[in-house]
Amino acid sequence: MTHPLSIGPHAVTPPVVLAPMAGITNAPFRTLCREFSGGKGLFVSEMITTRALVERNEKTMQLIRFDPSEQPRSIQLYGVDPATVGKAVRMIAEEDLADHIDLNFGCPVPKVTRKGGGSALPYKRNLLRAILREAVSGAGDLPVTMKMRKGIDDDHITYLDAGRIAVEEGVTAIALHGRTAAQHYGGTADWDAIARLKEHVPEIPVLGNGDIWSAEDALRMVRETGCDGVVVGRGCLGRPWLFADLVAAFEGRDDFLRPTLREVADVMVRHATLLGEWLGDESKGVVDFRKHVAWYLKGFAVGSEMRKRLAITSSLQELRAGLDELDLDQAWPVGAEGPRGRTSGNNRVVLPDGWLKDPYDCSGITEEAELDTSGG
Ligand SMILES: Cc1cc2nc3c(=O)[nH]c(=O)nc-3n(C[C@H](O)[C@H](O)[C@H](O)COP(=O)(O)O)c2cc1C
Repeated sequence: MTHPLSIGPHAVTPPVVLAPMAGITNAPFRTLCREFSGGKGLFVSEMITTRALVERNEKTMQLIRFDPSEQPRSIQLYGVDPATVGKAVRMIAEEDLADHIDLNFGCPVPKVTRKGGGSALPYKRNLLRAILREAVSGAGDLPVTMKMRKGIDDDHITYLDAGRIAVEEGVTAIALHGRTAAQHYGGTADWDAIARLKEHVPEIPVLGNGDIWSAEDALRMVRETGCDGVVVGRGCLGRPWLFADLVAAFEGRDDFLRPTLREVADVMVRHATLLGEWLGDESKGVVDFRKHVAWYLKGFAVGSEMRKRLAITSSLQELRAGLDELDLDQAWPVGAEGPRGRTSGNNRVVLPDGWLKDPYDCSGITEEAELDTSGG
């Protein structure tokens, strides 16, 4: 049975979701993706540390600012201490800071898992349950979803247990990235795991995540796994218009966008402009935009000197002038869809001492894990 996806009163139709990505899915990028989707879909913030939120850290308060056009407003939280997660969720509900809360149990970066957080956490079943319970009860009417990986590594697979716990604790939907933490972004995502989770928790929507690079991939994932929706991350890097294609595909159209370099350049300038407006400083916006340059230019015939120059611009005028020197009539480089960003392979997951001995013993988890996070 498939479920319609809704976030509180907001139906997410078609069920396409922008994956939370630290340093990427801020309000400007979400706005850009949303413009291409015609307002359809769900666009999740980058992860917000619950400790920093309850302390009203200035940068964190900036990160949770939404554009007025964003409906529903989705915040992803990351926390390891049930009480702090509860406090953060109550703060969001009471102060009307968002319409939806997603909980991150997928982060594989060592500085997070070393403290027992992120993708290490579901291994501790009782801790997971306690966090979900605090979040769901603190959220009141706000829907709480969770996002996780398959487990720590092939010998410590947790997603089916975690999925059952999530249902028992009243989580609204689950997104599964079909990789273990040890895989980071290497290899291919295991879509069979998504199908298995869907069978295991028929009560709530399951969203599939991992290796969707095109609208066709999204439809294929739904067909092959029976999932209720898709979560798309790296496929959108430097390609926010993928959201137009995803909506088209789910609506039965195939008028996919194949922008010329001229059109891509216009999107780049718009992205940098939005970042500047959001940061309140044009130059800061252009500097923050630098990380996106290579993603946007992937596959186009642009020399390495020019790529380097475009990646160090400091003003919109400089960015525009550099782009105008390119051969802007180039057609979309078919095949440029594909991995962007990190693709590291198998890794040892760094865990607190003795973490794997007992899945029910939660001693050793420390709130410090919340203090120092980035990346997913
Ligand atoms: C740069 C980057 C930052 C990420 N940050 C987060 C994050 O803050 N929270 C999270 O749950 N996942 C994060 N992820 C993981 C993605 O949400 C997603 O699960 C992963 O990229 C797999 O999906 P994909 O194959 O569509 O990229 C991040 C991924 C990347 C590449």
